[in-house]
Amino acid sequence: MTDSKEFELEKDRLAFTKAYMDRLIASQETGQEVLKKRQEDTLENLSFKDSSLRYQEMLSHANFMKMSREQLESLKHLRNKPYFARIDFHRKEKPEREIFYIGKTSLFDRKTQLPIILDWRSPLANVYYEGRLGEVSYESLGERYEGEVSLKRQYQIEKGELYNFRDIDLTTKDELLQDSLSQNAESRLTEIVSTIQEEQNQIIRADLKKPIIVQGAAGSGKTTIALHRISYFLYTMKDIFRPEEMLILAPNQLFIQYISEVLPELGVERARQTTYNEFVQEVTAIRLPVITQQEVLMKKLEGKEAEDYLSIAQFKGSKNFKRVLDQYLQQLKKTYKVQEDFTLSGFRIKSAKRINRLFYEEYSYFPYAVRVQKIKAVLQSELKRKKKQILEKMTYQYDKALDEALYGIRDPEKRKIRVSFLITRKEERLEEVKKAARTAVSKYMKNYPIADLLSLYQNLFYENSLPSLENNEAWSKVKEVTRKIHQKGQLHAEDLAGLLYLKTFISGIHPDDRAKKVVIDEAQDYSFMEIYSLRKAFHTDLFTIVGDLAQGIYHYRGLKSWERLQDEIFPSANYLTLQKTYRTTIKIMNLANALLDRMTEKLPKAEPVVRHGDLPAFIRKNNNWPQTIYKIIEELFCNGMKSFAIVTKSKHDALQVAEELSSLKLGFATLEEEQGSMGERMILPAYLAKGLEFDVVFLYNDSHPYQNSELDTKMLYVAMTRPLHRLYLIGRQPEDFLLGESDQGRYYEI
Ligand SMILES: Nc1ncnc2c1ncn2[C@@H]1O[C@H](COP(=O)(O)OP(=O)(O)OP(=O)(O)O)[C@@H](O)[C@H]1O
Repeated sequence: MTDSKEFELEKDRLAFTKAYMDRLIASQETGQEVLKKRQEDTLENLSFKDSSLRYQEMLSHANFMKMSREQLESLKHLRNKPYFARIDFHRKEKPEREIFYIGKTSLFDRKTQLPIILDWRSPLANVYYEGRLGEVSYESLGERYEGEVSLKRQYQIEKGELYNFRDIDLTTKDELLQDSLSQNAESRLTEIVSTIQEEQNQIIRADLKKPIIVQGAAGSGKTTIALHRISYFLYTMKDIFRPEEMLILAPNQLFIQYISEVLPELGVERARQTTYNEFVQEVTAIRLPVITQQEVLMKKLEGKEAEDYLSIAQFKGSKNFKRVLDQYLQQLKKTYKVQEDFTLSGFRIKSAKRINRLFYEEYSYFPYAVRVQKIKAVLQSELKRKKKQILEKMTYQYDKALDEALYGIRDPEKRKIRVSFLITRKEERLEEVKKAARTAVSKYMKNYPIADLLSLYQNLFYENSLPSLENNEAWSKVKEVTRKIHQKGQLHAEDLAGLLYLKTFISGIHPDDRAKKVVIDEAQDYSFMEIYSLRKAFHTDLFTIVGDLAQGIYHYRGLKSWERLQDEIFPSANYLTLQKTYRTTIKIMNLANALLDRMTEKLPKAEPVVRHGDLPAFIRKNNNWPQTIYKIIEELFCNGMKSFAIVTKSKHDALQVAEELSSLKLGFATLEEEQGSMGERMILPAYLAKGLEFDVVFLYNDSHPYQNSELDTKMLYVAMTRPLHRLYLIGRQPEDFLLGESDQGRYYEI
């Protein structure tokens, strides 16, 4: 029970913080007169006195610094919930304990510089997340500080009012977490700064200078944590990195929309959020229609002919393709070798040998086209310098010849002819050199190939002379199928990694597109080549890669183990795992966990945070099923459930269920790939539901039962792990959802 005296003190503290914020806001918005008046009023109405924070002094201190509009907006927003926790900390070398309130951003007394609110990302706030009361230590600016935490307190503050607080010790369950998990899903992801768990905190704060790979169970907070890590990263490295230099790669537009509001909530605006395909299309400016991996997946799921696409996707996503591209680049590089010297009117300015040395040795760190540009600049400057020398030399030679004619030829007629000839010739030759100089460099540069990325890439599939690929059947097949796609004016999704890779070596990435830190969500669905091409394009190791191998539905191209990524792309990466899951209930997770046993990866079972909920229910697909779910939805809606999704395996089933439900007017709409926004009642195939969550999920299956295959098991696992509260399975028989004897008791039939 909350002690009432303590509660009053906490209320006073909140009132004080708000009053301070109000004054800060007012000082920005109004003149000094208004400020003075407000200050007198505030002082009259408040009784809280805290000498350690020099409360009086703070309020009477009128000389506030100017804030930016953004800071002001964030301050106003913060006023609703200035902080969410407090720690009482006694640092060893200090005489007494200090109280720190922790919030989303810090607020300092502008005169004393003492913290009124401590930012959750600050080094000291780490102590709050690290779980223990008692002896602790933390690091700040390379120094380690030790001390004792005697109190950790969490607050429930809504719209600027304190409702409750709880002290946490080793035995109390994290009630704030429980509260937050029992809430219903909006159609957006939210920030979780007040309930970040210890294992999550370790990921957020893991060495920022190293890449990090996270394997996390469904619903373990991977997406959320990756975004919090960006916020922490920018806070800690604010002097070095700007948000614009962050690149966040997500699976589709819908997902981007879903996460779009978290970053501003975390104080990160303007980070670039896109899909891999979009990104490569923008960077390369190649906008041909792309046969996406989702289309190929759907073909496969619906039993249509997709084998060609699958096998070539596997090749083009693999390290083998990198080898092909490397060999091809070696060949291309040879075409940059020049044979001719660079001359001006017969005078050699720079030999071909020296020019080639620039290209192949001195500038070898630059992309080919950049090397060519640099050579151009060198030739231009050398030309300028040497042209002057050439003109001087010529002038000297003609003048000398003139002197000789004037003083050496006795016959006046002959002398006149010779002098007149030399004068004209001199003029002509000088003019000739000047004229040639104007075009010499551009003419010479024609010796270099013009790098048209798309043609170069497409030509690769006509290539017969790559040494290690002669008689390689797989490569012959890749060439044949790819040529057909290209001839139709299309690209295959797997071409994009190759294009990005070639572009990196040929022309390089434009500085505006060069990310300094990359976050990849749902990374298990990326091919080796996709991640490798990004790593090469950006020359940075600062990658945060999160995923779940159990959800790898693009198994034919995606990553099969994180070790490979670590061994071959990011040798210095930290590898961490998240095992606890926060999204769904124990009963739903029990059913989903059973699927993990069927997978080859043998991943550990996800451990749900204690929230029991109802058993998942099977609804037999008979004539009455629409009415059954109608009743369920009505009832759950009355009980406060907001978001409902019907998740199918195939697109075909999605259209079918939409049709079957249309007369009931339940408000369900099907969702398309490109769609950037979602409603509260959606019908969507499982691959699109990836990463998303809903209060209530109905898995619907009719024409394509889930088979006991790697792909189907993973697809079903993705689908089953989407609900927060309730799961229903609608189908002809439980076996269509891979439910067997051993699953008895994990679900019931309605
Ligand atoms: N510490 C936490 N406190 C409160 N809620 C949390 C916490 N961690 C995660 N959650 C919630 O759990 C849900 C799942 O999080 P998130 O979507 O980030 O998980 P994920 O690992 O990316 O899931 P998936 O792989 O299934 O897409 C979200 O609603 C998120 O807000």
